[in-house]
Amino acid sequence: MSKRSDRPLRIATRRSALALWQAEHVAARLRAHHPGLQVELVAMTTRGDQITDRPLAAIGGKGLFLKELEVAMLEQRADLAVHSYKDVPMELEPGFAIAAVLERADAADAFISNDHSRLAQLPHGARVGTSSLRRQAQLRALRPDLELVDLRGNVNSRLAKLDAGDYAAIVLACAGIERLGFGSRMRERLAPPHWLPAVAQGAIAVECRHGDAEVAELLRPLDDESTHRCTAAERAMNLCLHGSCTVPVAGYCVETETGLALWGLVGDASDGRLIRAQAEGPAGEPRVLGERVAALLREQGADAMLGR
Ligand SMILES: NCc1[nH]cc(CCC(=O)O)c1CC(=O)O
Repeated sequence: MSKRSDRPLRIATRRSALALWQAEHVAARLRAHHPGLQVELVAMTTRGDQITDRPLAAIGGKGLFLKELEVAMLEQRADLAVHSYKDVPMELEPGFAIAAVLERADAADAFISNDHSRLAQLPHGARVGTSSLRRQAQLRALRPDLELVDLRGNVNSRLAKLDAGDYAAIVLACAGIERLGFGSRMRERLAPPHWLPAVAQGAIAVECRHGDAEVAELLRPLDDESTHRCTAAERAMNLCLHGSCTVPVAGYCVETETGLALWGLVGDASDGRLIRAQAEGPAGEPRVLGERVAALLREQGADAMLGR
């Protein structure tokens, strides 16, 4: 019996269907590893969820999805928070730590359409919905003729807007649509290394108060070392490029037989120019590899492309 059996462990989560799925998933994993442990969800709405009519870049970026959950942890209303790792800023607020990164789902993006089976088969000038500058840059590179239109909101509402006929196609993460049971709506996998996902896409991160040894210990068995290393390399690259969700940066790292291989990309959403780099390094030094790929992107002009 866990010594916590008198007090439930409370998981702070956003209320979107995907966030609730991910929080329930972490709760189930915790119960499986710690029989007798009581686990509860504390669902809340964040500013990032409330404001859906403007691009994230214009309203303050990804931290908006974490703030309320972090306040709940500071006020002892929750013990941990579950996030899509790709929505977690490169630098956490002081006083918090990522205690576990769960095994990654499919990291790729998906092309979704009701009438067209491939990106290459979209008619000239077709409307594609995505607010992600990273997705816009890669779409422009492949199909400069497309009309790219802003599309924010959670996974379910984006699919609803597609079904309402507002767009010929949209691009979403495979991980999100599969978790919500919409995997059959994927028409084409936009796969790395040709098409690169957001840094840490497909991985779930669990955040807790820095120094909360009891919660960190409970979370330890949920951590997947390989995913943790790969996402560390991707995030180090992004941090080096001063990346956030507001700039078109993409990255994907895998473990190979000899270590880690990391692909990085910086793009221009207005004209579809892409800068790419790839490097390999030892498994024990993901951050060094991330910094190396960032430096390779810089040598090719990444800073100018990111507007600095
Ligand atoms: N930007 C929102 C977001 N954050 C995480 C996912 C998908 C799940 C994941 O990548 O882990 C999504 C939806 C999407 O981009 O399609």
